[in-house]
Amino acid sequence: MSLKVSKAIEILKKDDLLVSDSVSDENLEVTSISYDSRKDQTNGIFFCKGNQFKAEYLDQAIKNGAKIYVSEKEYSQDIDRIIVKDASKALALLSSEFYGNPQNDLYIVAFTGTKGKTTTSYFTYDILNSAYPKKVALFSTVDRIVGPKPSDEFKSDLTTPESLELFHDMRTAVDNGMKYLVMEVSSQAYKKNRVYGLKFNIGGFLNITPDHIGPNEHPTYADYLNCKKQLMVNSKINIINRQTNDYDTVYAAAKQTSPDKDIYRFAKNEVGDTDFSIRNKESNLNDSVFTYTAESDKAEDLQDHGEYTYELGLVGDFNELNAGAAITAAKIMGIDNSVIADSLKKAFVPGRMEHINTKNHGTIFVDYAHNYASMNALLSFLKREYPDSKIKVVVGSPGDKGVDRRSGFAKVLTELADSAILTTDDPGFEDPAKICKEIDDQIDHEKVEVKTVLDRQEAIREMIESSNNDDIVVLAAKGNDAYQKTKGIDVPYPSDPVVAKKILKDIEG
Ligand SMILES: CC(=O)N[C@H]1[C@@H](OP(=O)(O)OP(=O)(O)OC[C@H]2O[C@@H](n3ccc(=O)[nH]c3=O)[C@H](O)[C@@H]2O)O[C@H](CO)[C@@H](O)[C@@H]1O[C@H](C)C(=O)N[C@@H](C)C(=O)N[C@H](CCC(=O)O)C(=O)O
Ligand SMILES: Nc1ncnc2c1ncn2[C@@H]1O[C@H](COP(=O)(O)OP(=O)(O)OP(=O)(O)O)[C@@H](O)[C@H]1O
Repeated sequence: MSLKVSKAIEILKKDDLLVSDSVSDENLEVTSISYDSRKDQTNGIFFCKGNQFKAEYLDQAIKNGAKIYVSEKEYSQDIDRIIVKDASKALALLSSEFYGNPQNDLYIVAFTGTKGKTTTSYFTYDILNSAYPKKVALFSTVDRIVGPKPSDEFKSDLTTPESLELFHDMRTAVDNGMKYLVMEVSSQAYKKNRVYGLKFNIGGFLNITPDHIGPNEHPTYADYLNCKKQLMVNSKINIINRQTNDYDTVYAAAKQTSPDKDIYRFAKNEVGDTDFSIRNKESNLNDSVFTYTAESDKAEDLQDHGEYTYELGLVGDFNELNAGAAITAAKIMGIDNSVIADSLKKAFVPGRMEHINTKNHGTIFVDYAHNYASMNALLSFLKREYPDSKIKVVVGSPGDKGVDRRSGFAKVLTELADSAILTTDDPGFEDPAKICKEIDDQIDHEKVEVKTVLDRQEAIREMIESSNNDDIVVLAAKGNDAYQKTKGIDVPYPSDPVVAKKILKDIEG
């Protein structure tokens, strides 16, 4: 992979990002690209970007072999430099070019939403992978899959990677024969220009509720919405949840770049002015059955029989909505209905509504619900479906971020849980006991029985041991995370599903 400096300048000029350049050799062809001074930069282009950037990082990059740097200001005159209006936008455009614009060889389906991105991406990946085996890549919060071999699958660090890693991984996927990419696009991806300049074949908007608002993420809800809706502006074909908050704004964003015929809306139950509607037929502890009905001419063009019934191997009414988005994407892509139906029946998403049946300790759900909206959706669903069961929740809240999740958990536990054990979840630099106390202090103890057990494995053991067959045990907010982020270190943790299964083996054999 390489990039000629003259080409880099041409691209930056075309996008009106270039401020000035001090370049001695425009014919230089760099063969490495980086924004991290600690890495080898031999014959490389280095980007000075980010709020925490320090001049000494550039000195280190030069020592490590950087030949030219791109920056919003001049830090050093020792090597060639290109000064730009926005370094993160420049990083995205030049990473794309460096890796040979791999997006041009991929059909990209992307999803955004406060909740459901990972689940919907897995549903879509499973459907596409059944239709086109070994041809589909996945960039999700949980895993990144860049090829057909087990070694092409690895854990993600971010929901949407930094642009350089994004284009690098797309290149690998294309070189591994991938033709399709399903990916999650977070609001931060737009905020930090990680997907700047990228166009998507299909973009799906699932929902938006206040979240990710704070000093390190979005200053306001308006900023959060504005970032999220950019996926619609940058997608050729759009899929929109008709019942999302701020629907009009989201639809208007889609309309900026797509005609009405390329915008599909889906909704739950009886809602006018939609293209598809979802109606639940029945659900049990293992799956839910729902119909998906074409409500407009253009929807009927996609789905010739008007109405289909699907069985979804993942419970939760919100998952029917996620499935609706995946079904619509698959139909737009012309995938056979039997492939869609088979894939949804077998659906499994790591750490999302994973259920574990026990002999004598009720049913256990492991779910990634980690704010008020998702816990409310989850516990309301369980209460509705199992009105005679006690709902028992093990949950913690992370340190250093999302402080409002603590009051959210207190509220939702008070409203919907019968008992709860508060425990540790990614405490970061905060004291987990203090976090639990902050949740506990806001709970109405008249309505819900609460205790704190800081050791997460112990908390899960106590909850399972004290439950019987009428109970629903919910291990919430951590999904299948295999670490506890503690004081800057990812401390290994076996993951909630593994812990629960081990405890059951100990007590039930
Ligand atoms: C707030 C935010 O988005 N930060 C991201 C961003 O950081 P940044 O560009 O501001 O860079 P920085 O942290 O200020 O560091 C400055 C620069 O100095 C460089 N450096 C640093 C040290 C050194 O010795 N040498 C050196 O060159 C770094 O490589 C970096 O380029 O770019 C980094 C990669 O270049 C990301 O790792 C980092 O994500 C942080 C870790 C993060 O946790 N972000 C979260 C909030 C996030 O993005 N979450 C969303 C999901 C949210 C949702 O669910 O909707 C996601 O997409 O994952
Ligand atoms: N459509 C939905 N509406 C409301 N809640 C949902 C929806 N889909 C999933 N959830 C809940 O949110 C949790 C997280 O789901 P998922 O991981 O699919 O979302 P995400 O958008 O990727 O989340 P995050 O951005 O927090 O990583 C699930 O475990 C479930 O409890």
